[in-house]
Order: sequence, then C-alpha cells, then structure tokens
Amino acid sequence: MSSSGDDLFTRDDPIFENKELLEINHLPAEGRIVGRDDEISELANAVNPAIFGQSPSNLLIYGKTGTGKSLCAKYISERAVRVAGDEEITAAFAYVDCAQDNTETQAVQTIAHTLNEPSVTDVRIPDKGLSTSTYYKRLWTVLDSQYDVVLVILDEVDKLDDDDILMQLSRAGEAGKLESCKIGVIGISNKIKYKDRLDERVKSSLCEREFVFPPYDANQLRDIMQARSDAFKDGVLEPSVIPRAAALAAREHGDARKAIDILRYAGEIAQSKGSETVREDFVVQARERAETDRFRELIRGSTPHSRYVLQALAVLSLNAAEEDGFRTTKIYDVYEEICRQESSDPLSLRRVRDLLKEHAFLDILEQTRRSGGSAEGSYTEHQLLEDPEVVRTVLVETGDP
Ligand SMILES: Nc1ncnc2c1ncn2[C@@H]1O[C@H](COP(=O)(O)OP(=O)(O)OP(=O)(O)O)[C@@H](O)[C@H]1O
Repeated sequence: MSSSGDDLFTRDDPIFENKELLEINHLPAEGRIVGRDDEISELANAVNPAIFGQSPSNLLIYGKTGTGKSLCAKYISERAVRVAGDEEITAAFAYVDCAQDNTETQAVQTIAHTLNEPSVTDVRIPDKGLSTSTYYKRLWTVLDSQYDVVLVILDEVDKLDDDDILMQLSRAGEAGKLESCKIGVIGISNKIKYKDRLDERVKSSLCEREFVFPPYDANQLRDIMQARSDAFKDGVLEPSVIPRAAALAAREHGDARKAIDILRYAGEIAQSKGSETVREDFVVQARERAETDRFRELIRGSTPHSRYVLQALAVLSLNAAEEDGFRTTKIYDVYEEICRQESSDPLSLRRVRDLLKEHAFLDILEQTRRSGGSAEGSYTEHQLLEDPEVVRTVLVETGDP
C-alpha cells in the first residue's frame, strides 16, 4: 500500500514495462530495425557524399503505409549527420510532415525553424507573418551560415499544395541561392503514381534515385514486434499474441504501424480488463480498434458529400458482400438516397466521380476499368479496400451521415 493509502489509482503498471517502445513516433535503435538492411545500405549509398560535405543525391521513396519509409529516412539521416561530424563536416537534417505543413510557406518555415540556431545566425524565424520569399531568404542565410550540408525529409510529399518547394530546394545550388551549403532532398510518398503528376523539371531533379519499399511479410512483422516485446513486463505476453497480430497485419498489406498498434492496443485492453496477461483473443479486438483509428485518420477533414459517397459504397458492400465492385451509377443512386435523408442537395454525377477518384487516391477504395462488351462500352467499378463495417461505424460515429 502506498504512503497516502489511496488505492483508487494504480501506481504500478502490471502490463507495460516500457510502453514508449510501442508509441508511433518512437524511433527504434539500430538493432530494432528489422528486415530493411538492403534498403538502408542503398539509402546510405545515395546520401554518402553528404559526409564529405558534397551534394547528396535527391531521392524519392515509395511504398505502402507502414513499410518503414519514414523510419529508414530518419535513421539514415541521423547517421549521416553523425558520421559527417566525425569528418568535421557540419551537417543536419530537417523533417517535414507535409500532411501537416501542406503549403509551401509552412514547409519552408518548418525547415528554417528546425535548422536555425539563432545564437549563431542572428536570424529569427517566426511561426507566421512573413512572406514565402522572406522565409526562403532566411532559410538560405541559415543554411550558408551554419552548415556544409543538410538533408531535408519531406514525408507524405504528395500532400503538398504544389511542387514549388521541391523546385526551390532541389535547384537551390544551381540557381545561386546558396553559396556553400549543399542540400539533399528525401521525398517520401505512399502514392506510386505521385511522380506522374510532377512537373518534368522537378521530376528530373527530385527523382535522381528512387526506392520502392515492399510490404513486410508475416515473418518480418513478427520479428518487428518481437524486437519490441520488452515494452511488456516479463511473462505478460502470451506466446500466441505476436504471431496472431503478425498474421492479421500481413493479411492486409504488411503494415508495421498497424502491427505495432495492434500490440499496443492488445496491452491496453488487457489493462482495462484487469487481465494479468495479454491474451490472443484481445488481438482481434485490438485489430478492430487499429482499423477504426486508421480510417478515422484517413477521412479526417473530408467534406460531408465525400462521406456520403463512401457511405453509399459501404451500404452496397454490406448488402451485396459477394460482389467485388460497384458501378458509379449504382453508387450514385444510393448516394442520392442518402442526400435525401440528410436533406442535402446531391452533387452532380461528375462531382461524385471525382470524389470517388479522390478516395481511390487515398487507398480507401480501388477502381477497376471493365469492358461491358460492344453494346455497353467500358465502365469503372469501385471496391472498398477498408472493411465496410469499419467505414460505416466511423461515419456514423463521426456524426455527419
Ligand atoms: N523494419 C522495421 N523495424 C522496426 N520497426 C519498424 C520497421 N518498419 C516500420 N517500423 C515501425 O512501424 C511504424 C511505421 O513505420 P514508418 O512510419 O516508417 O512507415 P511509413 O512507411 O513511413 O508509413 P507512412 O507512409 O504511413 O508514413 C513506426 O512506428 C516504425 O517505427
């Protein structure tokens, strides 16, 4: 019993020993990065010139979510900066989450703010209030007065409003913006088609080297979780928990983030049930929670009509589970019905088609072109990639439809 004698609160966590190992922003130490040795050494090769203060190649890393892109990019940047230091080269890296800093101004501000050491540069980088060009000018001053070389990681680079910052950063040297500092840009995207959208000039300078990170298989996911099993107290994890979580996460698309989320949630479920161990049956509930969380995150900020369209597809999928796709016109009929229930004017078929395309871009659904024979011509079918139950639950819970 504690000194105050109040036993309403638990002071000793019976499940977790070191929960931060399972937090999403945790950057695992070297020995805990599993199954990415080849990717890491290729990335190292591309940024290698940085350790001598020379221009590293600009890179683009693709791969589905949770395949370790951000992790490896940060890891390699950190290591390059450290080794450069041993060579008496002043290097640093800045990380920008473009889903959050999605305008050019915000992204430049973040880079400048991260890299600026005001006591050295005498430059101020306010949160806001300056024009984009002033932020750039200050960034160039910061870079030239402090560093020989910097790496800039642009995560979810496809979320940027436009390509201007890519152009500025990847060409700062040749455009004479920088006198001595060299920049290497590491772009990261889940969208394999991202490159097709880029301006030719940006494409040629940003995509000097490209990497595709493949999804993890169940064995790799198991090793990734095993390497963090010391997040739990000794003997708390039942032996079947990690293999089950790995099998579930591999069945979707080998997403390590989801695997780790499942493990953390399974521990939290054990805590809330007052169980002394984390049991295999908690894994299934944990997976549902991980799915729901991910989907909630995906549709955060989407407009009511974009949600009605998804709801229409979820309704169709739940009512005809055996069908593996639905035509736009069929979705539109259900969508119109939902609009009626919501007393909202439906958008045109064409707008709905665009909204479906946006959802496909976010990997919420998949579109397939089909040929209906000479009489019908070709048409598109849409299939949810998310569990329709999850889609419906989240849409209902988030209020709108
Ligand atoms: N090979 C690995 N070894 C250990 N942990 C890993 C590995 N790959 C990914 N992880 C962990 O999985 C989570 C997701 O990884 P990461 O953020 O790098 O994925 P990502 O490919 O960048 O995904 P997204 O595109 O969604 O940002 C992180 O917590 C990361 O630490």
